[in-house]
Order: sequence, then structure tokens, then C-alpha cells
Amino acid sequence: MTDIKELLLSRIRDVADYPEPGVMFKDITPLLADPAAFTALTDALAEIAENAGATKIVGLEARGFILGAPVAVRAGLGFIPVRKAGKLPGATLGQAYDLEYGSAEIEVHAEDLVTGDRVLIVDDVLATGGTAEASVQLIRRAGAEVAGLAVLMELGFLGGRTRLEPALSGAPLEALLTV
Ligand SMILES: O=P(O)(O)OC[C@H]1O[C@H](OP(=O)(O)OP(=O)(O)O)[C@H](O)[C@@H]1O
Ligand SMILES: Nc1ncnc2[nH]cnc12
Repeated sequence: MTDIKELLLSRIRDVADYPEPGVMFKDITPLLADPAAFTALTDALAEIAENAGATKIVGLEARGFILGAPVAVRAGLGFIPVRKAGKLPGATLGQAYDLEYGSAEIEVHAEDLVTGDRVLIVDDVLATGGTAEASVQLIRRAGAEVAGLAVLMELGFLGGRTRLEPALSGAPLEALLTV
């Protein structure tokens, strides 16, 4: 494993049975509290954005905001928040989905994404892929193109990649770590 991967992995805390029995929660707060690790993560995700030819970064509430916003600044791109339903004041597009521990609906301001945009989606964890799949659908419905999906960590045993790859239609799915 490379130095950066070891650094990132060492700053992710496993919390058993959170938020419900049977879930091994990947807590990124130790990583966020370490400026060297947070900077290395931001730089690695910004490089993915540049390689993908992205013109905008979409971050998925809430942890995708913490990672996506500095990536957008680092890459010199605009940041578009995809929020849980009911939080955005303007005209929205919405998409319902299921995740490892429940179900939810996400929304984006319809005017924030237009035809010609190439969007990199940024999040912390890819688990079942439900959140990411819903965001791909939202971005496409807005008329934009998905340039790729970049996550800190993929939980391979939950099959998110298999679920997402058809939806991504060849756009890259980059996970810095896979467990
Ligand atoms: O691949 P999936 O099964 O969809 O799960 C992954 C999603 O779950 C977590 O978000 P959560 O909805 O718990 O929200 P949070 O970021 O507000 O904690 C995580 O940050 C991803 O967005
Ligand atoms: N096991 C997990 N840890 C952290 N975030 C998650 N989102 C979905 N599953 C998760």
C-alpha cells in the first residue's frame, strides 16, 4: 500500500454496530482533524477531477460536502451541493433512494447543472451505491454529463461498484481505498 493510502486508512475509525446493529461505520472525523491527511485527501481527489476533465464538483450531503468543497477550490471548479430533501430554497429536481441503513431523498437546484457541464461526484463512502446512483440520475436529468465518481472509501462487500457501473456508462469510479 502507498504511503498516502496508509495515512488515510490509519485516520479512519471503525465503529461497530453504528448507527444500527450489524453496520461497521467508517468514521472519517479523525482524518478531518489531521491537516496532513485532509490535505493529502483533497489533493488526491482534485487530481481525479482534473484527470476526468470535470467542470463542476457535486458533493453529497453531508460528508460529501466536507470533502467536495475543498476539492472544488483546489481544482478551481464550482461546487454544487446535492442535499437531503427539503433543504434547498429554489426550484429542485429530486430522487428517492435506499442506503445501507434506511432510505432518503436527495435534491439539487435545477439551475445549478446545465447541458455541457461535466460533473465529478465526490463522497466519503460508497456502500450499497444507492446514494451515488440517485445522484447520477439527478445529474443526468438536469442535462449534465457525469465525468465520474470519486470516493475516499469503497465498501467492496456491499456491491456498490457492480450496481453503479452500468449507470456510469464508462465514466470512472475512483476509490482511494477499498475494504
Ligand atoms: O452507498 P450508500 O449505501 O448509498 O451509502 C453511502 C452514503 O451513506 C453516507 O451518507 P448518509 O446518508 O449516512 O449521510 P451523512 O453524510 O449525512 O452522514 C455516506 O456519506 C454516503 O453518502
Ligand atoms: N458503513 C458505513 N460507514 C460510513 N458511512 C456509510 N454510509 C453507508 N454505509 C456506511
